[in-house]
Amino acid sequence: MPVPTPAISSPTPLLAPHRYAILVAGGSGLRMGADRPKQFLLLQGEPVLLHTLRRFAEPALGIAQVVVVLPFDQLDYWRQVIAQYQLTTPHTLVQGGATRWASVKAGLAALPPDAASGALVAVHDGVRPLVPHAVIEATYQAAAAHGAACAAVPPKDSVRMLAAAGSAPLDRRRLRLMQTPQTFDLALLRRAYRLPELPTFTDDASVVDDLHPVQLVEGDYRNLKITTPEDLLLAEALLAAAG
Ligand SMILES: Nc1ccn([C@@H]2O[C@H](COP(=O)(O)OP(=O)(O)OP(=O)(O)O)[C@@H](O)[C@H]2O)c(=O)n1
Ligand SMILES: C[C@](O)(CO)[C@H](O)COP(=O)(O)O
Repeated sequence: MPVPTPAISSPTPLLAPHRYAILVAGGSGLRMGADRPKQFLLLQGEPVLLHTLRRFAEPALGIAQVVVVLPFDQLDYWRQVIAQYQLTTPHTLVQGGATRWASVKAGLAALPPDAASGALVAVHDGVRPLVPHAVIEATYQAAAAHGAACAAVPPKDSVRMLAAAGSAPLDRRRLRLMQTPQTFDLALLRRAYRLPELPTFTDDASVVDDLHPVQLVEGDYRNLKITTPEDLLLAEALLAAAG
């Protein structure tokens, strides 16, 4: 359910009307084991989620509305962050759910029900703060052409599948590691998220798979998901190197 946020909740009318984004940041960051959800940990002195939001606020992307999904008990904290960092980027604040799937569904409900035919929505993890502009743009363009387009990268390590007795190698040339943004025709994603949730839904592509083929777009190894403590160190180093 959208949460009233007077200063920041209105979409920017000047931007192109057919691109939307949902930044999911409704998780609690158990694997990080920090004193607060990892989307609020600091990178170069600013919360991870703020970095991510800035990437989507880039005017050249022409995104009409950005929805940020947060845990209910972090909404007030985010409002404090907005004040502290004098954030003026317009976004709609939404309360998340118990799973990523539920949080994306809540984000979708905050987008205009009467969005134009052909409207696109990018779903992005709030904890992937280093996503390059080119990757975001590429998923929007590929989704406009194919209906569904997700960023992915080839594995760098060898991969094995666990079996009853031991394990067996997989051909990594045929594997891809899924990143976000995962970008879709808005009507298609809405249809997919009306289906019941399954335990196999680890990302948005897996939710859409039964309805529509998903195009893979070249992701970027810098677009890491901050999950465990070493990811934060790596993100700091990458940001420092980028100047
Ligand atoms: N109920 C949830 C769970 C996850 N997410 C978001 O989905 C993204 C990917 O999830 P993950 O890395 O697993 O985040 P957490 O669930 O916070 O981490 P953990 O699994 O370690 O608890 C994150 O941006 C996270 O905030 C969400 O919006 N709502
Ligand atoms: C959506 C995702 O980031 C694609 O790699 C990933 O599936 C999220 O998984 P998590 O277990 O919720 O971190």
